Amino acid sequence: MRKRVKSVKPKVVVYKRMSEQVLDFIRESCDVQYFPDYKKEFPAFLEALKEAEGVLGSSLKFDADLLDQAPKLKIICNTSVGYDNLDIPLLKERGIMATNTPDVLNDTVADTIVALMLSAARRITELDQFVKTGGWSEYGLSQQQFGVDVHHKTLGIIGMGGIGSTLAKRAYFGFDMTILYYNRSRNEEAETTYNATYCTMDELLEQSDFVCIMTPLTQQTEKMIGKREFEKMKKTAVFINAARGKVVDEAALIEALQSNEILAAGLDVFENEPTDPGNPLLQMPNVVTLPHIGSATAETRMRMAQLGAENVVAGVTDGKLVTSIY
Ligand SMILES: NC(=O)C1=CN([C@@H]2O[C@H](COP(=O)(O)OP(=O)(O)OC[C@H]3O[C@@H](n4cnc5c(N)ncnc54)[C@H](OP(=O)(O)O)[C@@H]3O)[C@@H](O)[C@H]2O)C=CC1
Ligand SMILES: O=CC(=O)O
Repeated sequence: MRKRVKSVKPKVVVYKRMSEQVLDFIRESCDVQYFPDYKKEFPAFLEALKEAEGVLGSSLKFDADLLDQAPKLKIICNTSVGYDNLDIPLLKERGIMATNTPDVLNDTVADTIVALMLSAARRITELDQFVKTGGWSEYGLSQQQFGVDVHHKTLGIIGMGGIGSTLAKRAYFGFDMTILYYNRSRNEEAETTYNATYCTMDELLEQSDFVCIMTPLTQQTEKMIGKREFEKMKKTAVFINAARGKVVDEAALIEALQSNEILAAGLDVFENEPTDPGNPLLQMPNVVTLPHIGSATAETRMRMAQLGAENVVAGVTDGKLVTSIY
């Protein structure tokens, strides 16, 4: 009689909260070790990494020390489009694949940016508080409480990639805005479809009513917007950051707002997250803040998780990756 050989499923560590539906999808072909709160159970998480061939999650920095704890690792799948938590040259050197979740979140993040632009320009959160705290009287608003228009203004997008272009579409077709952009390379599609004008960073800063940065965080983009850049902006400029907190010099942003160098800001991201409750930005009525929720709708987070899950399964079973960073 032939001896039955029990097949051993590849081990996958999931270190971010994930729906049972997505976990079950991975479990069909992998042995899943699930750490929804990996920081609270870090020793067990490290133990699981020793045998893991695949990892799925986001934001955790995989440096050389952590990779040393995961000798069998074949693939790291981020459930985010940003991958500044990954040291790409190091992963390549070690033969570890890496994936992210491009495109599936473009519309949702662009919607979030529009919400920040409208909220900051029309003082939505400030006036919401005004109504809720009983400030609204029969005399209505004072002129000092009026906002500024978004429509027909100039929007400067630094980083005209997937999300930047999706924002340009909304701004151009929905709000009749003039689009300027700055990238290292030209985006011809944005130029022909949204009439976007390619310009230098300084031209963009000087001419835009709304400045939105949407680059990845890299060595080149870290603190790309600082004191000099805020000084170049119009005094009436509204600054939007939904990329990464560290692409901006946060101290310079605080100073620019305190000294009326710019009018207002809309921020989904901060230098440190969660940001310190004592951060002066949180006390400013002309700053709209969000807790890094650019892609956080149920539908989009599900699509991102599913894409990450498909990638991790493909990576550990020698299948074809759906997306790949390199
Ligand atoms: N707040 C949130 O929840 C979210 C934040 N993000 C952040 O947004 C970033 C962008 O996402 P996405 O649009 O999908 O990425 P893309 O790669 O599609 O676009 C990035 C753009 O940035 C440009 N860029 C890169 N480096 C530089 C540079 N040094 N100077 C000027 N432009 C530069 C690129 O053009 P070129 O290479 O020609 O310079 C490209 O057009 C992510 O990396 C992530 O950090 C993403 C999703 C959600
Ligand atoms: O910050 C979110 C991302 O997808 O990147």
